[in-house]
Amino acid sequence: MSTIAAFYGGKSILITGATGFMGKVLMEKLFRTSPDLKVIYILVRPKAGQTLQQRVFQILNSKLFEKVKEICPNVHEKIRAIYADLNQNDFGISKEDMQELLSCTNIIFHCAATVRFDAALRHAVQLNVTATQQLLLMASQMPRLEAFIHISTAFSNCNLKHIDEVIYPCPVEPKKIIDSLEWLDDAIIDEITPKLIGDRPNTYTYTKALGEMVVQQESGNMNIAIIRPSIVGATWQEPFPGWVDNVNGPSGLIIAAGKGFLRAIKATPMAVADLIPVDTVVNLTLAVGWYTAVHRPKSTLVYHCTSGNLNPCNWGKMGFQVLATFEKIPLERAFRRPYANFTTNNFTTQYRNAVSHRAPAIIYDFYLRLTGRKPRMTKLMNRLLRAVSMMEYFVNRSWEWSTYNTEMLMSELSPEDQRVFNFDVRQLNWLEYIENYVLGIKKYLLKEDMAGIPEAKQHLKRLRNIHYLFNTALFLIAWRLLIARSQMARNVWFFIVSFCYKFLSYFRASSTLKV
Ligand SMILES: CCCCCCCCCCCCCCCC(=O)SCCNC(=O)CCNC(=O)[C@H](O)C(C)(C)COP(=O)(O)OP(=O)(O)OC[C@H]1O[C@@H](n2cnc3c(N)ncnc32)[C@H](O)[C@@H]1OP(=O)(O)O
Ligand SMILES: NC(=O)C1=CN([C@@H]2O[C@H](COP(=O)(O)OP(=O)(O)OC[C@H]3O[C@@H](n4cnc5c(N)ncnc54)[C@H](OP(=O)(O)O)[C@@H]3O)[C@@H](O)[C@H]2O)C=CC1
Repeated sequence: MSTIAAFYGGKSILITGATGFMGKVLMEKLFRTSPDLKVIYILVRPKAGQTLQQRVFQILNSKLFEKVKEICPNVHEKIRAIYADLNQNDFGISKEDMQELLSCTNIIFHCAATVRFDAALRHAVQLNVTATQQLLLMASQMPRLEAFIHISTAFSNCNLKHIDEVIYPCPVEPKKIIDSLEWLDDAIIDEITPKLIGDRPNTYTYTKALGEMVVQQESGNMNIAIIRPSIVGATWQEPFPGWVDNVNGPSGLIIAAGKGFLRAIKATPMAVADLIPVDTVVNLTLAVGWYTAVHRPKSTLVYHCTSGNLNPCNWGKMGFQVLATFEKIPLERAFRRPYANFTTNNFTTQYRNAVSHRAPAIIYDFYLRLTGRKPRMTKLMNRLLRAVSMMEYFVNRSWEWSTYNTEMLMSELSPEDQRVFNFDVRQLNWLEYIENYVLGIKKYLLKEDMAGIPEAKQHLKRLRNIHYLFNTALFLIAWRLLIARSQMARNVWFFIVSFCYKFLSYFRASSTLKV
């Protein structure tokens, strides 16, 4: 029997961000391995016209929860969705709900955050810093609390090259930032944001670093741990390979490449692609929850959940494998054939953006206009290129993350726990993982039918023919214009034509002789 699974039995667990990518996988694993847990409280807000109940219903009825429903048929009775908006004071939680949470919670997993790179500083601070502070305040009033696990990111200190499993101080105290945002107006905040974030690339990484400082400052005598995952990707093994349901990080760019929108990217092929499967992050998170509650380390431990130092894969290899998978399993209705050129040169990037991205979009929009439809490709391309530009920072650098605490924890686990809560990324076969990831994007995210693969392949063949035809026509037009203007071009043209004619005559003569 797994010690960790047994530990969560009978427990009341509070999860923030349970409707997010990582939160869903965390809930799924908890129910599957510890079906006898008491309750999972999830803090949820209504969204996109759906009530809390509808959102929970949708999650439980998704493919991800199929296995759970077999193992734990009463799973819906064990989820208690509590209305909460992390942007509000006290999260807008009702008195009764708050009372229940304070008196019953044993473990907290704090996953909620804004992960957008372009979030306004005020919004990012509210979610990633102030909400963390408020949750810690709540946690400090929970008599039965055994552990508080905070999910941060390995990039919270991406301004450093070598990152240890420690909390680094920020130049400005989180409290000072929170206070000043209360009275500064938005225009001034926008102006000072670049100065505040300094050598970090965005408000996300900056506010996640501030969030860690808050955790350290407000930890009191609680048992707290911080997990820092790198770039979280589709599931590796559990509950099945390749599950993913959002376009964050690499997933969006893989789709864009597969659909033929994204043909070139400014990326360093040899830079480490520090991807980590979401189920690996969840396994580590649950193991840390157990260790922190049972062993009660004296200080707040930080755990890096990264792959680069144990089992590195680079962007070149990843891109190659993504394209190789699209050869076998193409996406439906591609705009162009999948192709990805990685370049580190600014000029080449600009050139590629103009020729391979913007020009085809403009031509396609022209075609849409001609056929009486609304043009949309240029707008879509601009958004895509903006998203790509925000990822550039992460695909042109490599970081070294030390993993002493993570390795120490692995050695503390029994062989059974190492199997059930496997976070040993050395066992990951990248080629297999990337293939499953791409397949998962097609099946679970885009919901494309596997039966459509032959038609998708036919479509790519048609695109290839159109491509050849287009290039030939372009070449002939250019050549015709050149001939009309230059004597030299005319000479070359006549030389080629007479050479071909002579060659054909010789070929015909020699074949007649043989007969
Ligand atoms: C051969 C191939 C090799 C591949 C090679 C991969 C390299 C890939 C390296 C990643 C490296 C990250 C490393 C971070 C590690 C963390 O810790 S961060 C956690 C992850 N967070 C993120 O990834 C958030 C990034 N996303 C954002 O910040 C925002 O979505 C953006 C990019 C600023 C766009 O904002 P926006 O214009 O307001 O648009 P938004 O409403 O979010 O989406 C607009 C459209 O863009 C699409 N979109 C959103 N995100 C993306 C995306 N990442 N990509 C493409 N499209 C996207 C949406 O689907 C949407 O389409 P429509 O629904 O409108 O049709
Ligand atoms: N994805 C990645 O590559 C990485 C993620 N991380 C960290 O992992 C954690 C989880 O990330 P991930 O699952 O990918 O993120 P998602 O964006 O998928 O999920 C974010 C979650 O936070 C919730 N949330 C956001 N704002 C509010 C709010 N105002 N009130 C209540 N809930 C809110 C969202 O709820 P709703 O559904 O209502 O929007 C959602 O459940 C984050 O802390 C992130 O920083 C770290 C490294 C990499």
